[in-house]
Amino acid sequence: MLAIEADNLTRTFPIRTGGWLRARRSEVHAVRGISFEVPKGELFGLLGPNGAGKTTTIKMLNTLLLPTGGSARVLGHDVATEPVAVRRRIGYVFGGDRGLYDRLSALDNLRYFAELYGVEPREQRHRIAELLDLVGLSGREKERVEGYSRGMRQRLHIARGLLHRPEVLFLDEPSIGVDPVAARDLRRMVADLAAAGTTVLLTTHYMAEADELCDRIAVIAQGTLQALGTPAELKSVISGVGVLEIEACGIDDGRLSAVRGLPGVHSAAVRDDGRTQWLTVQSADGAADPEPDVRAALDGLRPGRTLRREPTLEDAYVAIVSRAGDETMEPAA
Ligand SMILES: Nc1ncnc2c1ncn2[C@@H]1O[C@H](COP(=O)(O)OP(=O)(O)OP(=O)(O)O)[C@@H](O)[C@H]1O
Repeated sequence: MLAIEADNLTRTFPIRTGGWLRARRSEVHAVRGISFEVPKGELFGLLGPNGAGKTTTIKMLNTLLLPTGGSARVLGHDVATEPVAVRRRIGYVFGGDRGLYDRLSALDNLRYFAELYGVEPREQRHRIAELLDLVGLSGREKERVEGYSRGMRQRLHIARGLLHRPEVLFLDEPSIGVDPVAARDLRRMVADLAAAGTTVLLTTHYMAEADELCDRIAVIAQGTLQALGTPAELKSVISGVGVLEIEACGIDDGRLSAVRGLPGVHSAAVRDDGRTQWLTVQSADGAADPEPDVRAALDGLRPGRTLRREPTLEDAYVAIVSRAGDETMEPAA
């Protein structure tokens, strides 16, 4: 039996636009018919730019939102007609600050949620101790959550999501705002969970994280599935492509389109690493070196260093998403 099956899954939202005088009703097509299957025990990644429909997809799979079209099953149970059976078998962890009681200790948070999730009273103590150990919070469990770091909160979120021993765990951007060392610990924990047999569906904006963790990845953009495969399969989309990165500041849409129009250039996108911008240009290997033309197109911006490197999953992602007509590029880890 499959852990997750999405069959032409669709969700539209009614919205109102315009002022109160000229209010008009229209629809947002958040998810436009997505199909995929996740076998048990797989660590499956869902990637896509902001607004692609990832959270909407997850919310339909974990019964928080009803599909407006298509269907989905989790461990054989239909999300629309058997939500209770689905909920009993899944855990849901979302990044950020919501979902924990700051004034309570980690222990009291877990006791509260254990009660809420119907964990047998005689099992609770043992289960909570086991999870605190798993997420590396043993010894800190009596401290109030308000004093916890982001990474500790995230680990507590995961412990909360695992209380009732879910067979399928949904992790929506677990490492958002978490420092690199804590993020590495989180990744190790997620990998251990999957190795122990839990099916994990993960969304992330960090390509290195997806590359390291995921058995398979689905890329969605504008509500549709753009690519599905192992990280290696996705990278093969850009085999024969060379990547050039040029440091610059103030790259505007005009210059970006000029670079995209250069001969031999497959795609170009801007990456912001917090200090400076990098123009990432993918071009055909073996074709004439595009660097002089790219530098000329950045005329007036005083471009800095140039780096040349092998294509990564992030480059494949950019190529896939650009092909979908969406030029958004997420900041990478
Ligand atoms: N309740 C809602 N009402 C109206 N539109 C919505 C609602 N929820 C989501 N949308 C729209 O649906 C689209 C997909 O949103 P969704 O949150 O699923 O994207 P996402 O891929 O999770 O994005 P992000 O990476 O920014 O979290 C967006 O255009 C969003 O504005």
